[in-house]
Amino acid sequence: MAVSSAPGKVYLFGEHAVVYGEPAVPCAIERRARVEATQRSDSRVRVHAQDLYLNGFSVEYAGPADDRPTVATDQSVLDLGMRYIDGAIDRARDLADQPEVGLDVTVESDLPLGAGLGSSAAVVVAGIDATARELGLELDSEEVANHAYKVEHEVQNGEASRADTFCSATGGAAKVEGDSCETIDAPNLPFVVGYDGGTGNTGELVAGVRALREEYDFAASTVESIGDLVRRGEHALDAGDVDELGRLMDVNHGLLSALGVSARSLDAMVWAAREAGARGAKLTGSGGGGCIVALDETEDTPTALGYTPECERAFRAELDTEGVRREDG
Ligand SMILES: Nc1ncnc2c1ncn2[C@@H]1O[C@H](COP(=O)(O)OP(=O)(O)OP(=O)(O)O)[C@@H](O)[C@H]1O
Ligand SMILES: C[C@@](O)(CCO)CC(=O)[O-]
Ligand SMILES: [Mg+2]
Repeated sequence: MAVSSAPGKVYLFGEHAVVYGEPAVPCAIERRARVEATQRSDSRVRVHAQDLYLNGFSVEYAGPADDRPTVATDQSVLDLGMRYIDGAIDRARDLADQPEVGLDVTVESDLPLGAGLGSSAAVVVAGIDATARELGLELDSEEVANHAYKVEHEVQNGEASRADTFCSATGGAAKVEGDSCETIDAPNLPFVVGYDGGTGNTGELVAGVRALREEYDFAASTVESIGDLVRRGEHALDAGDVDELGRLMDVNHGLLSALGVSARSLDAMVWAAREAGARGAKLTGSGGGGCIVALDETEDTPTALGYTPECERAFRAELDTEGVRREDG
């Protein structure tokens, strides 16, 4: 049996624009997904993912005395839930040159699904590492990052950057620009996360930005402006200027809104944080619903978010300097 874990992330700056080669700064946070992989004696693969739920299914009874109903669901619902962990298992089996080997795989996670905290990347990174190790293959974190990126890229129909997977595999704060990924120094920033209880679909949101960018020059310039803002943000990070980081986060949220990826609930949480005195606040990840991230060292923002009807949960998120981690023996 092999068990690996990998962290989720928040974006200080740069999501969406990073897909078009602009720089971004994702930061790993101390919330993880864990994957356990155990080789089987037959060639079946069994995945147990207790955080996944079925959005609609039908049950058929053969007759009144029948206590064993057949449960069916739309295959696309199942595919949607399973595709990242499936992709990770397949890739690790191929890398270990055992494409037909059977496995029992269990996934569990502290990260809300589809909410901008990089749950997909954390599951894929931990899934590749655990499965590969179970099959006798040790990969370093950069190799895991690279293979995990390929899985996300494939699942998201070619619409993915290296940011989430690199950050999850290596930990800490990262600067990602096209194929170039590096870990950068960052102070321990006072991240506060607000979660609306909802989700956004990364693939669809990225496709929406692509369509807008192709149709309107202003959208293409907005993507470039996000890149300019991130370059300013890197200087503020170097200087440890938290006020400037906050101001730039506010602008970044506005630019993401212009690209159509915010939501009423995300805007409400962003404004609640700002009015509580946060240095800055923005949506994080692909948007559409899910999480915002704010900077506040006081308890004012978590408290204000706690009273905001659109916010289901608010919590602090510490920077996690560790990436993918072995959890067995
Ligand atoms: N605990 C889990 N078990 C199995 N699969 C998971 C789990 N958590 C996430 N996933 C997979 O990741 C998908 C969500 O990925 P998606 O990229 O849409 O959101 P995210 O990664 O949470 O947010 P973002 O990419 O915006 O940061 C789920 O539909 C599921 O396929
Ligand atoms: C929206 C996006 O930039 C971040 C999702 O967490 C997509 C990606 O980089 O793959
Ligand atoms: Mg994702």
